[in-house]
Amino acid sequence: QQNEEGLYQLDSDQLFQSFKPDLQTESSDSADHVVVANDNNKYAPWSYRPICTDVLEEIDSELCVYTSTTFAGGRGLSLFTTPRVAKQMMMSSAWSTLFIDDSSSSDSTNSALGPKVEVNADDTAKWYTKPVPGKGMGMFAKSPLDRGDLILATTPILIAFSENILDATTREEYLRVAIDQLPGQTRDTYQRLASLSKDKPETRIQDTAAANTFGITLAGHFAHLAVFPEASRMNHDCSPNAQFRIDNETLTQYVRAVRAVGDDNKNNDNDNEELTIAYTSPLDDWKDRQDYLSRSFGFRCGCARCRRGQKADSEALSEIYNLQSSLQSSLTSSSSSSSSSSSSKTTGSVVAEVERLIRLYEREGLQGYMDPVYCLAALIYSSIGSKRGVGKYVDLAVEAIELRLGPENQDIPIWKEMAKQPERHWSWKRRKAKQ
Ligand SMILES: C[S@@+](CC[C@H](N)C(=O)[O-])C[C@H]1O[C@@H](n2cnc3c(N)ncnc32)[C@H](O)[C@@H]1O
Repeated sequence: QQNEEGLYQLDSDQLFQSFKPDLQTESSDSADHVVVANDNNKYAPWSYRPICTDVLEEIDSELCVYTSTTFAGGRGLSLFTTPRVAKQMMMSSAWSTLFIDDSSSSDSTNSALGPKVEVNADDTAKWYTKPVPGKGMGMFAKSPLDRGDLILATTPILIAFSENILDATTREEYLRVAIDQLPGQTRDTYQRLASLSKDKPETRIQDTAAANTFGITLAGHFAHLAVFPEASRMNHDCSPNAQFRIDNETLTQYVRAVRAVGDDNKNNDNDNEELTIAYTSPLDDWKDRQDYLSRSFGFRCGCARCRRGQKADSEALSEIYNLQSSLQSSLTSSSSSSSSSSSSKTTGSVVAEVERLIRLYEREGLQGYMDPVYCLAALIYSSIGSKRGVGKYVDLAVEAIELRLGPENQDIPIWKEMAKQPERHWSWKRRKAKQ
């Protein structure tokens, strides 16, 4: 999870981990420049000569602008990063598929989320944007959606090293080159995005990045900002009906519905509900959410959870946290230690607690964050020796992990194995003594 100002918080630390790069320090050695000579373009795969800052002491490297106008079928991509990171990105086999074959991605193969999807497809048949009172533009679905339905699968158009080293004027100069070098339509798309400050043309490009950026980690540990312009039109809600994740291999961002999205009966204009994502963890405390959103994105959240006020929101979250910790300790405390209050709970009461926890998540609109709860439920049912309960909740957990973290998540086979042979799991019948 990143906690950078102005970033959607997201967990993609594993980005490009397959390189196992040694990047403790950055070298400004010109051999690191991504300049591959060929007859047609001596900077290939980049479309222009990289333009670089001086070496920045803090990162022991320069930062350079790299643009490919052919990336992802001509959508284009500009990077503002170190030569080392650019080189590693260029050498990635997964990365190169987006230069060569942009038509599909590995998402969803053999997963509950359906067949392969087309990246950067013209998805305007599925959604549209329109002004939302008090929020600028927002995104709406053209027809009702079910949980797991794909809304967007897109590549970024700008990736920039997350730094606080350059002064705003210098940063703006480089980012302006990065945007100017993009293909015309992509550049126009960027320029139409919302900006954090409306009347400051001198910092417009970076203020636009700040309002629309998703945080990603490149080359193992370098925080970068990425702009995915379609998802940028989605406003925040603390009970979001959609969720994004970024595929570490292909840099593709997927946005899917996390619950049924239907007709919004509040309006008489035949619109479906507005599609929303969370810019910060919806499980954070009310005040932390409000502070983060106003500091980083310049708005006060007026979603249903926030509107009911700090006290009611904290009470709901406290009940969630208390149930979670009570259930967790009922798993870890030995069933034979009768002095432990949690182990003295009856089987019926732990089942009631876990079912209550699931209902609370649903009531709070946290359907995108169910995976840890379903995993806990699988363990609780295992602890009372219920094969049926384990099977039901492992299935739900796997689907929820795929939705939030992706079908390649390494925990999935472990949970599937547990469902196959629950008797061999450490949690099996841990509580059986207490009926
Ligand atoms: C990524 S953009 C979202 C789309 C934006 N509304 C637009 O017009 O393009 C982020 C900006 O949208 C606005 N915004 C997003 N969610 C909001 C919300 N729940 N309430 C009010 N404004 C919101 C804020 O101005 C924020 O800086």
